[in-house]
Amino acid sequence: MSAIEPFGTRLRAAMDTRGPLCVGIDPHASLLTAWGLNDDVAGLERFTHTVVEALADRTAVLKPQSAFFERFGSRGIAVLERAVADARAAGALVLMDAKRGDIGSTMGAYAAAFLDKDSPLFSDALTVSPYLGFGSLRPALDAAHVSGAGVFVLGLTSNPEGAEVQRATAADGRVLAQVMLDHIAAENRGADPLGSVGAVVGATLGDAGVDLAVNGPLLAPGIGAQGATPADLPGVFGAALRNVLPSVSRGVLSHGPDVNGLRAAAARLADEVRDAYGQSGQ
Ligand SMILES: O=C(O)c1cc(=O)[nH]c(=O)n1[C@@H]1O[C@H](COP(=O)(O)O)[C@@H](O)[C@H]1O
Repeated sequence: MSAIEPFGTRLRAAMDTRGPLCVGIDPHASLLTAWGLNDDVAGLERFTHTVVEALADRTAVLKPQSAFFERFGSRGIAVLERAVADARAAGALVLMDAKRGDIGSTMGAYAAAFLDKDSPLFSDALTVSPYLGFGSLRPALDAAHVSGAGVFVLGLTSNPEGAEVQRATAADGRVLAQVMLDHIAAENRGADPLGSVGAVVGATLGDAGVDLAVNGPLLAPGIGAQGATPADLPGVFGAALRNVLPSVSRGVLSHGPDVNGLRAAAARLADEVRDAYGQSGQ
């Protein structure tokens, strides 16, 4: 057993030293074209390598979106494996955005793919969907605990369609997203300085309208291309702001292929996040 620190501890340190920002690696076909690359494996590889080179030594978290690699089959996955290894070697935490969710026995296989230290795709954390029931995530939660990794559980997603499921009333009268947040809080109870089970709560929501005191990180996608800005974060997250990890993909990636353009875009956003947090007194 290595003495790797829990994900929550490592994330707190990374957010405090590098600033609270997660940049997504989402190689859309349109971005490859805009960067003057072909929409093929060579283009994918160059794009991904450039983002990692530009940001992995200074950004707290990089979040590759698995779908954009899977679309190229095994060669795309090979690019993803390399990106995970290179980004981690440069000091970034890697959050694999694969949004896995299935019955528990299959969840165990997803955990083996992404949360087992011996897997080629081992990542510092993984996004998962709890909407087959929070308990179905147990194998992933257990695997993450063993390997010092994290799990980010979808709560209230940034897309407008999410509300019909996530804000529905559960059998006991709570909003369904609140049920999931309460489960997350139970997983993180007693963790210090931060639990390793995060929640995903969109920055686009206006006022989340749920109790976000989960003692874990709150991934906030939706900044940039989906219309939210760092200035929206205090309104959405209120007292939980200190644990928020704002996430941006196209809003940074559209500033490539120049490495300095990517760095400047990420730095600007990090400054805006700090300003927003500062103004709210957190
Ligand atoms: O888990 C996520 O990261 C996620 C959750 C969510 O509620 N909304 C959301 O947009 N995402 C992901 O965050 C990224 C957003 O990309 P941009 O809209 O380009 O910043 C995509 O990879 C989405 O899959």
